[in-house]
Amino acid sequence: MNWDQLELDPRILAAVRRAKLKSVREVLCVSGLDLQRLTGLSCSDIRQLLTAAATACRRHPPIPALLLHRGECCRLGSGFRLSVGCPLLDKLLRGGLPVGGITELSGESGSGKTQLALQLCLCAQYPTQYGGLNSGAVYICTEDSFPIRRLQQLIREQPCLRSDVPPSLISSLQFSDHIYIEHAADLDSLQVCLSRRVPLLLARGLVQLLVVDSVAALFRSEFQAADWLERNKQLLTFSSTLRHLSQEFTTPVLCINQVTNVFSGSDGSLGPLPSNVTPALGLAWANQVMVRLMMRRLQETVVRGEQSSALRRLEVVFAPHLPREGQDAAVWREGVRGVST
Ligand SMILES: Nc1ncnc2c1ncn2[C@@H]1O[C@H](COP(=O)(O)OP(=O)(O)OP(=O)(O)O)[C@@H](O)[C@H]1O
Repeated sequence: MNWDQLELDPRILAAVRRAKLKSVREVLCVSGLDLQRLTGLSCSDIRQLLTAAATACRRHPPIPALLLHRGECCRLGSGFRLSVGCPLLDKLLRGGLPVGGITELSGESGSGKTQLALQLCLCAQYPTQYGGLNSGAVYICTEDSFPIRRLQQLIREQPCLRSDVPPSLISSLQFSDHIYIEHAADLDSLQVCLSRRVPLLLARGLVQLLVVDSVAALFRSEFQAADWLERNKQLLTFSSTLRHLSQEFTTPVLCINQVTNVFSGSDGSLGPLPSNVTPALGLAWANQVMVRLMMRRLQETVVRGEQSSALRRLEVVFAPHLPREGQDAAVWREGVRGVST
């Protein structure tokens, strides 16, 4: 990319040339103050320069983050969100999972993370007017085997979960043909999968949702506590690959994460409190996540006809476009559904 491609005042371009900055990208690697010193330009000139350089370096139009706040993009079928397949949970998420960023779903074992991830793999296959993405999903298992029987049950029960979709449309979708299952037992195979197979599936339009179940497993098993620096480096490589894929293909990325106990006393002597848990992998990972959701399993039980389920609560921990709210939910034969209280 050369300087003439930047839509800038010739005076600014001349100053940049005089400063002998080698490339447009280099502009983005220098602080605003240094740019001012090197070019002798004013603060507002530097702002224009940085905006033009950032726009030129962006290969795809940005996800209209501000639009996420507006009504038109919060509707199902807007193409900016992937519906979870349940009106109450979609309401919590203002339409569903955003495309173009990493959504983390953390929670204790048995809280229902995998159930929700499987449900999303089916939701992705619906046309956009039903909150889907009209495409398949790739599901990377790092720890457990893929729950194929449960997926088959969820497929059979789709007419019950998706009463908003015409039954003829549901029966025309070959759900299981559009879920690509990958197994990555170590970090090397995960990186190969993310750098070779997943981009191919995305580029061919075969999938539009990426699920990693789970991120913590590999990073916990491959590194000792003393290797934290190396672990953080690997985490950043992994997360930047995910973010790149998400932005390049405008695809939602769902990462399932485990939780660790938070100790109540400063010396940890009191031991963990039952509900005091925090997502695993610490700040290095948290900084890469756009939306953090937490699924909690509560003490109560909900009964529906002959079925009963432990009550869950899906909570928004942080998200640029969502308030910190939660929604009670339960796992039924047909999937995860909000429970109105
Ligand atoms: N067919 C089903 N009908 C009703 N509920 C089910 C069904 N299958 C699973 N569940 C519920 O989902 C729970 C398991 O959820 P899930 O596998 O998503 O947990 P998880 O949060 O992914 O846990 P882990 O971190 O151990 O993988 C079960 O304990 C059960 O309550």
